[in-house]
Parts: sequence; structure tokens; C-alpha cells
Amino acid sequence: MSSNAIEVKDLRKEFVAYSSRSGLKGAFRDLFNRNYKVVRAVNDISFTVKQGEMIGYIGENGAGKSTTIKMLTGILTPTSGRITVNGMNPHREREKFVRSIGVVFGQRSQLWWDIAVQESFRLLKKVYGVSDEQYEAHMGHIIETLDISALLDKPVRKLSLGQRMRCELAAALLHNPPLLFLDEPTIGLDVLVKLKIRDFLKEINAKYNTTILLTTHDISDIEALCERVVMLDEGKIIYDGSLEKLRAQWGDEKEIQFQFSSPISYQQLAVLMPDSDVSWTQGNGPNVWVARIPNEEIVLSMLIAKVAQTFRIQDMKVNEVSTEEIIRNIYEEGVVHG
Ligand SMILES: Nc1ncnc2c1ncn2[C@@H]1O[C@H](COP(=O)(O)OP(=O)(O)OP(=O)(O)O)[C@@H](O)[C@H]1O
Repeated sequence: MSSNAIEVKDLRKEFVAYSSRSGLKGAFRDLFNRNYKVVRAVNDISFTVKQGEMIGYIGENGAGKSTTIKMLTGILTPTSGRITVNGMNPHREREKFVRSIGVVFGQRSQLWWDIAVQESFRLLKKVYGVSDEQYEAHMGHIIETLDISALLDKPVRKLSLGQRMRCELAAALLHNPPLLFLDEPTIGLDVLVKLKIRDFLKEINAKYNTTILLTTHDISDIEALCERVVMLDEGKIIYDGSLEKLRAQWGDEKEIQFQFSSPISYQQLAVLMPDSDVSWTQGNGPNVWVARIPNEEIVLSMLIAKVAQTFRIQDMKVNEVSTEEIIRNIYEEGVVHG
């Protein structure tokens, strides 16, 4: 097997969406020719994922994330393009393929609703052909780390969402797959469970070099886990790189908030650094002004020095532009950056 867990080349998926005409006359005409339009959900994307990488696959609703994952897991066939996952074609070598991946889709369960969790585990163990020795060696640790031993004899329908998600994760890893797909694994979970799941994923990744591809709307999941993000917009990859670079490229501004001891006018502030890219706006509260500046050390120290020389400052705060905000900006601007 090559060292790439996932190889995707010029991958495309189109859906044909029919629209029905209204009324009896419309229905009659629909019999002969229906109105349809082609939706290109995934538009010729290419990327590779190395074994052991943890990748955040992100994008707005409808960007094409689920469609990609469904193709990568062999649920949907591509319209065109090539996919190799764990050295296989996901839908051609179905049976062998599913044994090489683990999948957790936030809203869909692979556990049986009415039977005890451990019965589900036992069934999956059979399906995946996991030996007793393998199971003991591997699952004991997983059950302990996810803290689910007290849940094993409960039917899934009796579990809370957080409890169920932990059991889903254990189920997805039962056969110790080298590749794990997670779709919104922490959605709706409380902070402690989220942290537990993140720690667990980090541990699995470190211990087994498991590749993890994660879709999430929770950027803090990405910050905690992924060095690389692939961002999708309208079926196209608009960013593929490190979270750090994304920040550096886009988080290129800082905000400094000053609270002055007495009222100051905009003109007084505007003349401080007339030749630089500093913009001032009034903040919340009395005598509060916010300067937005380019994220450069020298501009920051000059500004602070000038302001401190000229006015009496009661309080000062520097805000980094958050990743959340950076990503929102990208969506709004829709700019393509490599
Ligand atoms: N079975 C289908 N038939 C027709 N159109 C579809 C089908 N599945 C997805 N689409 C369309 O393809 C586009 C991409 O959808 P997809 O579900 O992949 O987005 P997503 O990024 O996963 O969004 P979300 O975050 O909401 O899950 C959307 O415009 C969607 O309406």
C-alpha cells in the first residue's frame, strides 16, 4: 500500500434535480419531458492525504462535504474522476474496503437501537472478522479511554447523545481501521465530552498512526486536532494548507482597544499616525476607541507609544482576529487562495 491513505484526482459528482410543474396541465407535460437541472456538488477536486494525517474538511452548508465523504466511503459513485482509498477503489472492492475504514456520521447510528451496546459490538466483531485476541487487546483500552464500560449493557435508545457518540466511536474503531471518517463528531455535545473525544482521537492517532478526516462546523475541533484544513466552497477546494498559514494569510489585522481617562475626538486620534493604515472606530463604553491595524509588530508598538505619549490611558486590550472570523471572511469574500 502506498503511504497515501487517500488519493483523489479530478473528482466530480453531479446530481440531476427534477422540478415538477404545478397543476394538472403541468403534471401532464411532466409525463413527456421533465424540467431538470444538473447540480455539480463536487467540482473536479484533487487532493491527497498521507497515512497518519488529521485533516479538517470544512465548508458551508451545501459546499459538498458530505458528497465527497460518501464517495470516499463508497456509498456514492463519482460522475468522473479517480479515488483511491487505502489502495483500493471504494465501490469496486466493497467488502475488503469497508474493513479498512471506520465511519462515524453524526446523525446516523451503526449501533442497533434496541439491543445492548455490547451486543452491537459483538455483531460488528463478527462482521469485521475480528479475533477474540485482537478484540481483547484493542477494545479493552478503547472502552476504558472513552469511559463507556458502564454503558455496555444498556440499549442504545437509553443513552444520551454524548454517551451514544462515545459508543459510536468505539464501534467505528472495533476493527482498528487505519482510516477514520468523522462527520460532525462533537455536534451537540457538552464541553467535557468534546474534550474527552478530542483527547481520544489524538491518542488513537499517535498510537496507531490512524488517518482521520473530520468534517465539522466547530472550528475549535479543528484547532485542537488538525494541522491541515481543506476548505470547500461550491464544490471547489478554495484552501488546502495549514491552519497556521490560513491564519497568517487572513488574520492580518489586529484590534487594539483603548480606554482613555477623558473624552477624545476622532480628529485627535486620526492625526497620530497619518501615514499608516490605522483606522479608528468608537468602541463600547465611555471614552473607548478601537484601532484596527495591520498585523505588524512595528505598527503596533509605534501606535501604542504615540497614544501613550499623547493621552492618558486607563486600559488597553489587544485582540487577535479569531480563526472563526477569518473563516467567515473567506466565505464572504469567496477568494481562491492556494
Ligand atoms: N441526492 C442529491 N440529489 C440532488 N442534489 C444533492 C443530493 N445530495 C446533495 N445534493 C446537493 O449537492 C450540494 C452539496 O451537498 P452536500 O450535502 O455534499 O453539502 P455539505 O457540504 O455536506 O453540506 P452540509 O454541511 O449541509 O452537510 C448541495 O447543493 C445539495 O443540495
